Amino acid sequence: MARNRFNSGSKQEAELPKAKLNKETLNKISALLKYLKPYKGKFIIGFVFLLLSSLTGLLFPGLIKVMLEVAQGNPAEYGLPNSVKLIGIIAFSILFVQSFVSFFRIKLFVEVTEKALADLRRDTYFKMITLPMNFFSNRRVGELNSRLSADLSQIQDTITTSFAEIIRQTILLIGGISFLIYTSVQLTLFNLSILPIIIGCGVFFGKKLRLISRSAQDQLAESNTIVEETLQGINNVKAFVNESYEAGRYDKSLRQVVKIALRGATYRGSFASFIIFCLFGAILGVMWYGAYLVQQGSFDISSLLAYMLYSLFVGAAMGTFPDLYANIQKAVGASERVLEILEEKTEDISIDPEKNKTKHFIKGSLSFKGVVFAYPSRKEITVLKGISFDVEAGQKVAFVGSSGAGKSTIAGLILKFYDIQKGEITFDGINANDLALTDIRNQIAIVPQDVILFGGTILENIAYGKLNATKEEIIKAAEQANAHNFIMSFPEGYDTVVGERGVKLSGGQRQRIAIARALLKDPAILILDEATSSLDSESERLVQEALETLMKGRTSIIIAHRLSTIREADKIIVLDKGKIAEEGKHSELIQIDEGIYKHLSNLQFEIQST
Ligand SMILES: Nc1ncnc2c1ncn2[C@@H]1O[C@H](COP(=O)(O)OP(=O)(O)OP(=O)(O)O)[C@@H](O)[C@H]1O
Repeated sequence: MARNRFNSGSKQEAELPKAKLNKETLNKISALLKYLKPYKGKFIIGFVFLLLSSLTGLLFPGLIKVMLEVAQGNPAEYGLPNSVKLIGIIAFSILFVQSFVSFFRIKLFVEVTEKALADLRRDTYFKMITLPMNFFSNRRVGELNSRLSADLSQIQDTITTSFAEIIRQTILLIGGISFLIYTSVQLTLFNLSILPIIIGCGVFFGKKLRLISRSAQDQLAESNTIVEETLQGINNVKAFVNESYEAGRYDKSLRQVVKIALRGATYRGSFASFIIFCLFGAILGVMWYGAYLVQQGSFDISSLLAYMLYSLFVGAAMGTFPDLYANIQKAVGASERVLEILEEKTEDISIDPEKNKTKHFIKGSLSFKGVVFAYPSRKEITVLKGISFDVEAGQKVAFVGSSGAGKSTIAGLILKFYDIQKGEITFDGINANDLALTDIRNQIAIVPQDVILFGGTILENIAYGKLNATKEEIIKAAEQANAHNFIMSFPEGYDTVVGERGVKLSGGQRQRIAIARALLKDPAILILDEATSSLDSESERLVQEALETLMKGRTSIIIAHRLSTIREADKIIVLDKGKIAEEGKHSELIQIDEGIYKHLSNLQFEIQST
């Protein structure tokens, strides 16, 4: 009953759904057995130890029985010596062997599962990050994360603990019942007649308790969400002076938790008193009936004691089965979800970096020919409706248009994040589908709108653009990106830790790190997704300067939000609702009466001059 903790908040356990156990599901998950294969030898030894420790456990009641018989002056059975002292020594020796074997069994099982699970985790993770973008748009990050943590932990727990327990308890159950029958058929029949009542009540209470425990955990999870939301948006809470409102919201939710937990307590209390009554009642009943049989002369005291010990084994084994079964069901469910990921089709990226090296170098010319595209997650909405444009190698081409026009979508398609439905995208005249995915992505760098830095040092973050870069190369890239000075202003320089647990960099600083990263990658094609939030003028100048250095000599695709930065572009493409509305140089587009570009340009000019 230890699992029914009402306020434990162990949401993870409660959330894992159970799967039906049948031949089909078991067959399916047997695919995961290959992860145990490399450790087969150790697993088998562990398994033999497990059998040994369970079987030796069954010997004790029998040994105790013979020991008592010898003590009473009767001859020893089963070839044991006629000496209490010697039988005691044998019992202790067996106990020693059992403890010794149990130690190694646990050690071996943990080693095998830890290693197998690490392999499985590694494969699942690699599989996950090489899945196409579409997979991620349909799922939440939290959900994917829980596959790696909760689901795989459940599988691990089950293999190390539940699997071993099932084997152990089954041996104890079958062995125990056989010994019970062997010791006294009459008593066993008596015992079995009261068993169904206890089991029936146990199942009823167990179900009720589980339901209540689940709803208490759900409620607790809900109140935890309030805490999470409040802490995440703490500046909003403070700015609106809504502290007391939030505290009230949390308090209300907590009251609900307590209410449900109290309801559970009633069931728990009645269950406990029922179990105490039944358990001791059963022991008392057996003793009573056993004593009666002893009195009649058809049974002796030592056999009654052995009988009691075996029935405790059987009772304990029966009690553990529902939990073990539920655990196995959860593990099967978890395995199915993990397998789902392992069976997904991934992008053509290898885990071996050598195989990902560029095989075909491109100069940087790029064309879209009648490209039609809808996101796989929203097939009904065509985002790009027949887009055609050409970019020559080394040109600077800017895309402008209102929000949602499809600018970022074009950037994503250049990187081949998605497959297009119609038309063709070519690099140096070669269809993108005829180039290796790594050839395309290796030769394109993107400086995104919102630069996310990984937890690690600044040095590592810049090196993300070229993992084998030397420190000199990194510093040179940072200098060209106007980042060196601000990096050196930190006491730890390039070793300053950034990201969630480190120093927070300003938007402009993060962009310059991203520019340094891109410089290090030295791509043929560059995609700049201009930041929407404007930087202060000094920062803007530094970023702009760095961008100019970066763009020199490469094809640059600029997703522009501020038109002032793209006046010099070789071509400006104006997108409107997934189509190209205007195309030309700034000086040409500004001439078009009632043109979108002219309108946008005027708007921005007005905003700037107010
Ligand atoms: N992953 C996605 N799944 C489904 N639809 C998407 C996805 N990303 C974008 N869209 C939709 O595609 C359309 C074009 O979006 P896109 O991001 O390309 O526009 P944008 O011109 O870059 O806008 P902004 O200037 O605001 O960044 C929008 O209607 C958007 O809702």
